[in-house]
Amino acid sequence: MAGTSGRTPLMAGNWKMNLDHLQATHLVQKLDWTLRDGKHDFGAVEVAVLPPFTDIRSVQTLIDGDRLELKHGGQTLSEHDSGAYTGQVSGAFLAKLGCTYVIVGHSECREYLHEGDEAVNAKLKAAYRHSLTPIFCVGEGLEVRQAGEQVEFVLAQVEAGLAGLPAEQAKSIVVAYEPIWAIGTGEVATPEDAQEVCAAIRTKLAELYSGDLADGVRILYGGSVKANNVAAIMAQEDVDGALVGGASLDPVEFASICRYRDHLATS
Ligand SMILES: O=C(CO)COP(=O)(O)O
Repeated sequence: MAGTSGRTPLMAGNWKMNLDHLQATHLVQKLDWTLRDGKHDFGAVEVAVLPPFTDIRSVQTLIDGDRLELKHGGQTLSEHDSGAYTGQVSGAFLAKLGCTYVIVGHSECREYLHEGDEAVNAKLKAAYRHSLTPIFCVGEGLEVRQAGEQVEFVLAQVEAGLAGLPAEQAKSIVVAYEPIWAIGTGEVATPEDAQEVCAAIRTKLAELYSGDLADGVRILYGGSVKANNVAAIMAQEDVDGALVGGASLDPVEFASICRYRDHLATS
């Protein structure tokens, strides 16, 4: 069971390109209020929001001003630190905005922005240069899954992404397994599907670094996670949280996902 492993579960809401900065403030307020109302233990299950860049300053101001226990972060970053890279955002700027996390290698960036494994690797290194914790996304498409090659495909992404990353950095990484066929489709992977790949990722980390390091790394599942399916996914040994898209835009639903232990207690 996640939670008996010593790894603190993380529920991270990837808002994607949704909500302007005013809507962001409302959502964060309502999310915080809902969690507090349920007496959420933020030390036991960490909660993070990952808004669009234009919202981050407002979210930071609210979190800092009201001393909320929510964490926040960005959805991507540049592999460069500064300079003539029109349209890109430096990890240094995210760090200045109090970001804890940054997503790296989301399948939507891999697909629409043509980010390959090399760029993902460079972005992971950039995140560490600015003391940001990457949420490193990997996952196979439908054809790979239908061919039964999901484990080898994902492990190749893991290995390429982590190339040259020292253990002192890799030990704090968060890996998110997001099968592309389950993103935004309502087609959630079965708990066993999630466990199979998450366990293989942990074994790969042990091989690349050490068993101790692999035991400490949090591995999230993402893809159509909702309040009504999260508990079964979180019951898997190697799943330490969720990267939530659509359902994180509804503060009551997302709060319920963060409080998945309540579902266990009542089911
Ligand atoms: O891509 C995702 C999170 O990064 C998953 O999105 P959905 O939860 O909307 O399927």
